[in-house]
Amino acid sequence: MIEAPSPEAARRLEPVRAEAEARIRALEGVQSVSVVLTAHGPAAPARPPQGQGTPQGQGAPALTVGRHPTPQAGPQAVPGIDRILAIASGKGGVGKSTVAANLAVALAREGRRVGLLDADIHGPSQPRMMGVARRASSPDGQTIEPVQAHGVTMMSIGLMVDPGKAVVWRGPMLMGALQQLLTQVAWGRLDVLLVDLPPGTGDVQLSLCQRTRLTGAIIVSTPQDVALIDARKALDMFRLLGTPVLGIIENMSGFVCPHCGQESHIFGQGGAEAEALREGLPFLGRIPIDLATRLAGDEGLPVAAGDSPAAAIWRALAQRLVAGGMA
Ligand SMILES: Nc1ncnc2c1ncn2[C@@H]1O[C@H](COP(=O)(O)OP(=O)(O)OP(=O)(O)O)[C@@H](O)[C@H]1O
Repeated sequence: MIEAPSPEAARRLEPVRAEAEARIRALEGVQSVSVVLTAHGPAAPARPPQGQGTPQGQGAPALTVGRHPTPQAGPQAVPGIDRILAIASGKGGVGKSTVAANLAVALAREGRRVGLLDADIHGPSQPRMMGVARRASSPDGQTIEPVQAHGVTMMSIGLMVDPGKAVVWRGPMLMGALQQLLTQVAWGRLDVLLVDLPPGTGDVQLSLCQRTRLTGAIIVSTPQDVALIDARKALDMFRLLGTPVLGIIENMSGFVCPHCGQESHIFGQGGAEAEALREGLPFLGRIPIDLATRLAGDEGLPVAAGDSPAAAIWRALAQRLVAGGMA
């Protein structure tokens, strides 16, 4: 993607785009290539509330989210936020959002000022997991007011668009939306902001690492081989982008039968810990498969907000991160 300062400059750069595409296509091993020119047009006017007029006609507050990113030089810090942690996974469905939500709540219970940004733009799950139904607001059309849930300051694209509608955006729109969620949300002073990423190694990950000064990334994986293979790809991506990986969390690690007490290793055992060892990374902890965790997530009351044995696991994880200066 080539970012131009204006639509006119983008038009003049067309020969550069075509040549870049041709040269990359000529490289050995390249199977397909698509070079795109993008330019940030004039700012969109503020829209009236009650949901008219987002790019796909989806309901949204006064501020339109989802636009081309503004050009910037190198990764930027977000004012007022001391640490930004990306919660990432290679494979989908391994429990990244569950980890982000519970860790955020557990850190808040340790007295930290915590933010949670749901950057899973195509499948935002934090509104449900954190039990937030109300829409975000932007009274001035410039800044977005985040919501508070379980002691955590939270924002999700799911609070800005119609939850029943698909977000159909190309890479530049995703990058612009992420930039807006980081810089236009009134986060206030935070000790740590957790960013719940989409699975994989796509535009959102790339954009976050290149544009935002991150403290580091935490990789969530199940012990299963297919998840670990993808977790390795995520690790590679962060290395390539120069983002420190702070450790690996193994989720869905064993299931203790509530009836007979026997432990079954549904997705295998110890795979993520072995991977951390092999990669020379800290192993941050193991979270078992737990019915209460799943139910609590669906009900919008993260298990870490309670006092069950499952909550104690999240508390220990949060304390480890605080002790290590990560949160
Ligand atoms: N430790 C756990 N015990 C029981 N259920 C879990 C656990 N972790 C996650 N789940 C459940 O597994 C499902 C997938 O989890 P989650 O949405 O957190 O994954 P994800 O990696 O964020 O998915 P996506 O790829 O869609 O972003 C959810 O229904 C969640 O409640």
